[in-house]
Amino acid sequence: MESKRKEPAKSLRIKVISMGNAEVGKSCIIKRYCEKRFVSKYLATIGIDYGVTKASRIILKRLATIEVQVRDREIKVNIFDMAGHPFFFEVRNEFYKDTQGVILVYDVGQKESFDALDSWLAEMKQELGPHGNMDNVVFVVCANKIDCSKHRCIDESEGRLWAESKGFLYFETSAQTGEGINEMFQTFYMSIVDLCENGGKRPATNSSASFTKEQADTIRRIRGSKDSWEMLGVRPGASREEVNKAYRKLAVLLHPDKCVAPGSEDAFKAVVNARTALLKNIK
Ligand SMILES: Nc1nc2c(ncn2[C@@H]2O[C@H](COP(=O)(O)OP(=O)(O)OP(=O)(O)O)[C@@H](O)[C@H]2O)c(=O)[nH]1
Repeated sequence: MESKRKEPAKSLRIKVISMGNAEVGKSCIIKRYCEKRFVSKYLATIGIDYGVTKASRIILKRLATIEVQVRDREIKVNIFDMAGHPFFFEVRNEFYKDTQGVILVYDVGQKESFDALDSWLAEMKQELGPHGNMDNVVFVVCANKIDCSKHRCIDESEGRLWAESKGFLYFETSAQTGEGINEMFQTFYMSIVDLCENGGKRPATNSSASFTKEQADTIRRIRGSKDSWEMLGVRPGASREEVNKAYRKLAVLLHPDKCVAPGSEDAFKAVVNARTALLKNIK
């Protein structure tokens, strides 16, 4: 009997947007991927970038449709490169709906751009309205400009922790050298195809972090601590018993055998050192 020939998978059309503060490198990441080149001169995106079309008097531009192949599926991708400047909010807000993927970018040498990631999510949520659903969107966080290592102020574990605790993909990228760009887009598109094939829901492996919110919050708190008391979460002048009790609780929460959150190993070491330092001076 003749075996049935497998039907080719239907081609897919997807919409992707870029988000993040001005000058973090959104346009350069997209150019690096689509045009395999880097533009060092900064030209602010006016509203939305229409890629190959020249800005001139048009304020709405969109990157040309790209065709990519993911597994046996052909995908047509429209990337809308959004301007990061607050001034363009009115132009941007039109573009949030019907999006399958978001490239969320910050500059590793600019703390404000990292701190602003939450407000970008808030802007999107607000524009999608009460019925909008961000769970059916794939987010990839790009920690960009890693080539400028001298100026780096947000390290990998901090960025990864933020992204993964939200169920987002995380990549370290440099639009200048091209590092991480292709890998980022490939994984991003693959996740979007998985999402479409999964009935519009983020596949379980992507949507849930492999660590708890308590672990993530504790690591962040430890990183931001000014001294050993604060690190252990006890009042200055606390007794040996209080220090040991706090230590034991943190050790259980962050022990490398139990916790896989980015930065947990450093946080655990910091807690061990803080306890040693405090006990030296407590009678
Ligand atoms: N060193 C370095 N510079 C980069 C990188 N990516 C972008 N830049 C530079 O950063 C500046 C801003 O890049 P853009 O891609 O225009 O930034 P944008 O986020 O699109 O900015 P808006 O259009 O205003 O939202 C430019 O001068 C780029 O050359 C990178 O990976 N490394």
